Amino acid sequence: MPSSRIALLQSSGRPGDTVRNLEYVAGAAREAAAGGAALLVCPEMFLTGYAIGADVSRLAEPADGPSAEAVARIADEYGIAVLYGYPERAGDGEGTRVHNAARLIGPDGSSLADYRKTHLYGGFEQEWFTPGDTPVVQADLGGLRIGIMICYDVEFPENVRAHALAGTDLLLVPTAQMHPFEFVAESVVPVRAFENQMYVAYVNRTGPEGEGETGPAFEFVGLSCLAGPDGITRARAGRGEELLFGDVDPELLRASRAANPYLRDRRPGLYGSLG
Ligand SMILES: [NH3+]CCCCC(=O)O
Repeated sequence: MPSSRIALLQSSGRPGDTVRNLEYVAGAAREAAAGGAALLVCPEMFLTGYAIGADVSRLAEPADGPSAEAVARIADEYGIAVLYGYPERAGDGEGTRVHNAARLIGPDGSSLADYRKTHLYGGFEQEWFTPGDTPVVQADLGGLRIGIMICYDVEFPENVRAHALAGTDLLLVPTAQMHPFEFVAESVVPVRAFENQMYVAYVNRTGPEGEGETGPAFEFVGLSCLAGPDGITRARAGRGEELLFGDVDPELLRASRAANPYLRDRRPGLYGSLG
């Protein structure tokens, strides 16, 4: 089976401006499709911005809300699958809650998967979001088993191992990774790919965002990457806005899994509660 090209949109868009961010998605989808990509991956909370405080509630939408319909039209227009992060409003009345979510749309505009961030990071997220309870969400696309998680989720080895045991070939990780956690982008992500024998596409926001007491609330570090199952990073962005391309090669997956049979050599009976 031939390689699949994917495009990673490293950008913070315009926080608080969903309409402008949908325009970003459309422009990136057009450029990604022209570059031969079958899939465009956008960062965590890309549609609304990440450090938007109480605006999260105002800007949150149902999974199949107006922005989802707009992205579906974009995907269908350019014939490219799109994954994007956004705040999802779920439930009604007293049961209304907001999730830090990601939706995968197929190249025909159909909905392929919905994921809710299961490990919320820091006070901001724990104040405004309800965590999801489904750690392994997958979809089949272009002959690959796609998995989805969001930023902090990938820092828990159990989470990524659960995807490996479920057969994920390409793990998509929309992200809002800030300074001083460059180490995660540079070292943890390639190790997660190698120890689980899968590709990991880690797609980050860039630059300052939000207002803190003495300056920006966050300084996002970019450094998006496509890490291969052999631990070699196949594509790496800088720290600024960038549309990064990378190729996912099923033959490399097969050869790397044969050469690094971690999943075959596991001994769950020795691992107790981790087994
Ligand atoms: N290293 C912890 C930072 C995680 C940020 C996030 O999950 O958006």
